Amino acid sequence: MSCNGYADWNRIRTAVAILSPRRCVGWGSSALRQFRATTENLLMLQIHGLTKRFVAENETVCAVDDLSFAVAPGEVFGLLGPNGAGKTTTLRMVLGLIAPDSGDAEVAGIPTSTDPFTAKAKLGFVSASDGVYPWLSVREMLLYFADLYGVDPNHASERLRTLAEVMDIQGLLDRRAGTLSTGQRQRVTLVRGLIHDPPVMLLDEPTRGLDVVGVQTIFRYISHLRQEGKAVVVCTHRLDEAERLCDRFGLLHRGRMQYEGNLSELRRVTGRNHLVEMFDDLMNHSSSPIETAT
Ligand SMILES: Nc1ncnc2c1ncn2[C@@H]1O[C@H](COP(=O)(O)OP(=O)(O)OP(=O)(O)O)[C@@H](O)[C@H]1O
Repeated sequence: MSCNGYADWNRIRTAVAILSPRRCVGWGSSALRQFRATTENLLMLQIHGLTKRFVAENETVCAVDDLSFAVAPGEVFGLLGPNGAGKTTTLRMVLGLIAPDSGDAEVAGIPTSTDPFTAKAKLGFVSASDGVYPWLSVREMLLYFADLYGVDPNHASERLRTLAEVMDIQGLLDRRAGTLSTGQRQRVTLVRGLIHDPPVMLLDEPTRGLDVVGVQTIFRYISHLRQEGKAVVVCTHRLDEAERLCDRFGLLHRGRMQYEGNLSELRRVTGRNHLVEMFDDLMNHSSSPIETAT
């Protein structure tokens, strides 16, 4: 079964939803188990009921509240929300930087709670605040990161050649990283996130602080990720960009998933045409129930 296209993915998700044991009376249990195992492997990133509370100055903030979603290979999922909605906290839990109070995440079927190192090797992360090692050349730095991820040196050089071409950094490879402009540094950090060829990419505010050319680079990068069949999560405040970039959206507010679906599903559920209007409604009716459009 191919899962390259979004249409394929939608069919698979529908099939998984329909094939609950209760509905599969005629199926032998091993056939059902096998089918579900095959399809669940296609959910490259799965988040199950993640919850995180912080206590600060005697107040408890529920930063992420029972959050669940899944992303398939070749799919770009926009995790969107206003300031303080819980986006970064969610990414930090998926990356294993902080432990959830409850719930868990699975990357390519590997639970981050019980096997964090294997799970991390399957994740790539790019953030607007990424830095570079100023005294290393770009080539040294990228090969160093490949080595940290345990990539075989021959394979790392090959991978670097391919990515340098895609992101147009061949001319920068022997420059000291500290001498790069903001846009050049951005392209290098985008390559760094992919050097170990992870099946899941997390992008946190990837266009923050970039000019038009930088934003176009991100768009090109994301279409490259889609073509490579990566499962991609993009966190951003730029709802206009998200509409153009993402296949599916999760709208977070106060740590809760308020709506989830593709744009036409969200339009149907909210009665609004654009994400910005949907958010406007959310902010003005903050006790909205959770709705999943799919
Ligand atoms: N270490 C912490 N200690 C206390 N509170 C925290 C901590 N980290 C996050 N929070 C709180 O959790 C909530 C969610 O924060 P988070 O950074 O995840 O939001 P966000 O959606 O990424 O926001 P932004 O778009 O502004 O980056 C906020 O109320 C924030 O103040």
